Amino acid sequence: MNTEDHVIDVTDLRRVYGGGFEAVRGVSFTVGRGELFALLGTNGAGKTSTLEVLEGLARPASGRVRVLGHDPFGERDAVRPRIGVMLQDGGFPSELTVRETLRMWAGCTSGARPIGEALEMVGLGKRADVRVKVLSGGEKRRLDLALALLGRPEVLFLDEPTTGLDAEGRQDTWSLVRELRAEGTTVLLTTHYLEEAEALADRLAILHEGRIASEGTVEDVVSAQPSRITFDLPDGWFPGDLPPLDQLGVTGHSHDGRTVRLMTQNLQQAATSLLLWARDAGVSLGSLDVRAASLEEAFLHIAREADGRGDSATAAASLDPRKETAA
Ligand SMILES: Nc1ncnc2c1ncn2[C@@H]1O[C@H](COP(=O)(O)OP(=O)(O)OP(=O)(O)O)[C@@H](O)[C@H]1O
Repeated sequence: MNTEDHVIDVTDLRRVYGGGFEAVRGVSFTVGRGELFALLGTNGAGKTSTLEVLEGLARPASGRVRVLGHDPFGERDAVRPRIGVMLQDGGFPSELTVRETLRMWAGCTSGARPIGEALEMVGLGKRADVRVKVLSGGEKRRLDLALALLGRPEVLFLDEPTTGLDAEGRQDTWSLVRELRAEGTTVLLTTHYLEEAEALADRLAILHEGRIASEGTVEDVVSAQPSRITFDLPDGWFPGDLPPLDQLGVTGHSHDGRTVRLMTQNLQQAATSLLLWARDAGVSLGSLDVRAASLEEAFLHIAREADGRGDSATAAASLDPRKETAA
């Protein structure tokens, strides 16, 4: 992709709060025009801190940030009219109605959509004359989204857009975000819902303690994780009776008694080799579970590694014959 196509360009971003706490510690990524990029991460990983810099709400401690080719903080006037921002908490005057809130916002927005159109887009058409203070949590998120969409933004920043929405509301928001992206809107969203990133993101980054721990398409991030096969050996059989692990295409293993856990980058080969061996040896594998790596596993792996609770599977080697304790 050409660098001019990078609608968002972040290089070695650092953000430090008063007291010296470094919440963002050298983050770099780019987002192309019309792309949807998701920032994932554990609580406190630095997602909102990063987003706020891109939205022009905070100045980076160091690093370079460009949105639509401009510094969002230093050149706010050039960037702000072209972006839409949905914060985690919009904080609107609660006495105004939904329509009045949008009208107030439209007054500060050039080229705003008709208010009715924005309300219909987010499914609040029937709630236009209700005061903001009586909206449900999910309806408030929809109002936040309507406000972010009002100015027909080229770039949309969505901070946890579906938190508090019911299943239907979440699906509605996903459909809307997909439509906007199909029309060419660039979207950067943060989310705690891994299925949201899987459903929507062209690319994603998993942040942990202010750093990007993994980045790429869902496939890229997942394929860095091994798949897993677990099973119980029958009485009289021990992990050491299995064929050599490299013959099975296995890259790591652990076992607890007769429960064996194999890790592999080639699930088809490993599963086929294991099942052929079991058939030929007349062994019945109990509770057999063959599981491809998932985004959830990649996410948990990153969080656990960083907490020093990494996977205990050891590198491929032969399993110690007759040994019944965990490897
Ligand atoms: N104003 C602030 N002053 C000091 N520290 C802050 C401030 N805002 C955030 N932090 C800290 O910075 C770190 C990153 O916070 P941030 O809100 O960016 O994380 P996040 O990934 O968005 O988390 P969450 O998923 O919980 O929303 C946290 O440790 C948080 O406590």
